[in-house]
Amino acid sequence: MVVPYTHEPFTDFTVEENRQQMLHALKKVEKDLGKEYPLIIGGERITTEDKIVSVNPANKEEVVGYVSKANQELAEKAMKVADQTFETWRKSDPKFRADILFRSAAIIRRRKHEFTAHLIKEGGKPWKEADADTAEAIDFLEYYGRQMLELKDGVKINSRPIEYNQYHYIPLGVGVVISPWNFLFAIMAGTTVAAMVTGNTVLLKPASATPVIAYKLMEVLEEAGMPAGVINYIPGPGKEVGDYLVDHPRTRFISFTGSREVGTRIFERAAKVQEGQKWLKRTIIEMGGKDTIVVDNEADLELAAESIVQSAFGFSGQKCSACSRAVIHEDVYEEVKDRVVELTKELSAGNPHDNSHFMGPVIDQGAYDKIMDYIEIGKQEGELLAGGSGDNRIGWFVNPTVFGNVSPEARIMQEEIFGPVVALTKAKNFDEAIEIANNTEYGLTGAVITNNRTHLEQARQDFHVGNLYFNRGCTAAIVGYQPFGGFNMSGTDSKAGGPDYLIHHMQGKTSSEML
Ligand SMILES: NC(=O)c1ccc[n+]([C@@H]2O[C@H](COP(=O)([O-])OP(=O)(O)OC[C@H]3O[C@@H](n4cnc5c(N)ncnc54)[C@H](O)[C@@H]3O)[C@@H](O)[C@H]2O)c1
Ligand SMILES: N[C@@H](CCC=O)C(=O)O
Repeated sequence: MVVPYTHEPFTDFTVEENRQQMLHALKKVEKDLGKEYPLIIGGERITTEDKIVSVNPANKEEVVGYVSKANQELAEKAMKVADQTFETWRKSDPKFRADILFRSAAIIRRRKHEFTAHLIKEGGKPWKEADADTAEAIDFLEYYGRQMLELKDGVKINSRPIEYNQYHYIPLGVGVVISPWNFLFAIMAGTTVAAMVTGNTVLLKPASATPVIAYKLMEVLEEAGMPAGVINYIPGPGKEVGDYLVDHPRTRFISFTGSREVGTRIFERAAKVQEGQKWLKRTIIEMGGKDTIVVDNEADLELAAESIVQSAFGFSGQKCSACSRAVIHEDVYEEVKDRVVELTKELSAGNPHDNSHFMGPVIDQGAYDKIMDYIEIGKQEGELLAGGSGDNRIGWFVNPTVFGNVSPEARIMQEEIFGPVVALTKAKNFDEAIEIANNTEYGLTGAVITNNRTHLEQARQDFHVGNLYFNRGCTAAIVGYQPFGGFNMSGTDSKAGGPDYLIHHMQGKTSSEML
């Protein structure tokens, strides 16, 4: 019997031994920089001429890996393999599938710092953030393995004396998993293994900025005993390979995590029934956020300022859960604003390699340009209180930026920036604060800092977000503890790391036998 699930502990890098282990792991990973990685289709390694070049965003000159690039022809080959493999994989024992996840978790745990070091290089993550990403990947493997064991015998239903009724979940078919670069390990691994452990076969298209970690996951799963063809690794251009697979009549479901723009495009395309298609495609689509921390006048103001700063600037604000707006009661606005600015000015952005900066780089030139453009917009829309500058000579660094006195309707209050930028605004009272908090098209995370119990209960009912936190920041959900997913334009609320998640990858089948 497997032991009950608990989340993977985080590493304390103030402990010298842990710090040394991490430095050692970084050295080890550096030896692998610049390697070539093939596609994996049906277990076969396929090398293409055309390559995706994955670089370290903290140092553009440092190539993490050259990754073979799929095109439509190779995507078709992968689809055929996944379709054929489904015929055997769908009948595999769920326990066998869960065991692959448990063994994979153990393999990663044994080489934990090595994976974390890779995330520091490929994702530009500070140590703490990279360690949390590795821990979350392990958590997804452990949690979904256990969830599958719970679901494998179906759910009890009623039978009359003349019959025996059963209700089981069966897999869907071939799933296309499209993952983002920001939780390059955890989200990529979680969405992939959820689809696989439920008996589906998978076409994995990781983000083009971070394809190497997905190859490393494939190696782990193979070592743990995953048969060939069950997950096929096909990094490639979003539009070319993504659209082709989303439109494909043999695609049974799509599990996407990424931007609102791409998510809505996939949703629309997946809805069209193609010639020869025998089903309505299932879509699991998790998108962006414009997440708010509300600060009441009866609140621990130091906690409020710390929560805003940590949630806004952790991993340079490149989390769908990041706090990009704070709505502060007018009675305490000045005090909270001053403290947020003070704490922000203590932070720096730099190469995460030696763990001496709170923030690392942003992911690429496109992200850098977009964030810097929003900073210019912010200068028109509010008062620049901290930051406002960047440096893209060596890597893509943006300083943590705070704008004050911003109107709730302003663009920097409404649009996802996905960078280290937070806008502050005042509310006359708690009712108005919640109204402003809800005034975006998203609904992913939010937090309320207050000591007023009535206001907490009011927020529980009226603050319309998938993940609502009280007296803490709005990031860092833990698998199995805070199931994660959002409302409205934040997505389908599939709740990754929650008890319902796997069911989205299956369909219920009733059988009724006359006795
Ligand atoms: N809700 C969540 O759980 C969650 C988690 C992480 C990130 N996000 C969101 O993800 C975004 C950042 O990630 P990103 O920049 O990688 O997002 P993105 O939408 O640009 O890319 C996500 C994935 O989609 C692929 N893609 C691009 N065009 C495609 C197309 N036409 N068809 C199919 N696939 C296509 C990309 O190659 C990548 O693999 C942010 O908006 C963030 O809020 C959401
Ligand atoms: N699950 C992460 C966010 C994932 C999106 O980027 C959190 O809770 O901070």
